[in-house]
Amino acid sequence: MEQQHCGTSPIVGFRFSLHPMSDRFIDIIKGALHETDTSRVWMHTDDVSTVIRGKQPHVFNVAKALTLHAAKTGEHVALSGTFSAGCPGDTEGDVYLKADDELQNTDDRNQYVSSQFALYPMNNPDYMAIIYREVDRAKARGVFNDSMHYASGIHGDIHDVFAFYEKAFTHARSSRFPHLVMTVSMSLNSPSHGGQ
Ligand SMILES: Cc1ncc(C[n+]2csc(CCO)c2C)c(N)n1
Repeated sequence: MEQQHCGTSPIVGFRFSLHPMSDRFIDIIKGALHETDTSRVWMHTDDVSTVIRGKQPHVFNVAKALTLHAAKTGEHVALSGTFSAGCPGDTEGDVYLKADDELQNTDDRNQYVSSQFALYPMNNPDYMAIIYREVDRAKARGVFNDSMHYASGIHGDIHDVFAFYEKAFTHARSSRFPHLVMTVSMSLNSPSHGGQ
């Protein structure tokens, strides 16, 4: 029997929850999930969260589009989720790795996002250097907001924030250490944003 190894599949996954601060939360969650073109990712929703899996560019494109759909309602929305690569628990999404690279969601409207992220380069002895390198990258790209315990603050326009997250996710893993976990927590349209 073939042994299952971590780190053999190029599949990227994102498990996330949207939490609209609104009594219209059902429409906002379902609207975001249905209005976004998710044809290039494997997706499953349950009562707690949704998971999308596929090629990295599509996973980040769908994640951004869903967030933008929810935010364009004008309601205060929170999103929290975990990106993961390099440890497929199953192969159900592998068929989506054959999809072409053309991005399906192209809404380019501007939207301020305040967020926090944490990188966990699994099994990599140089994990602190990798984390500092990505925080420095955030500073260079102008999206760094704040240092804090257990996370770093990233803010700005949603397109710049997601572009940074995708770059960080690419750079923090390597062929030697392909298993990477990145948590993100985002706040949109909050009355307490100071940075916009
Ligand atoms: C992205 C995302 N997926 C699933 C849920 C869980 N959830 C909570 S309310 C609701 C709609 C009514 O069934 C759903 C699916 C979530 N919060 N965010």
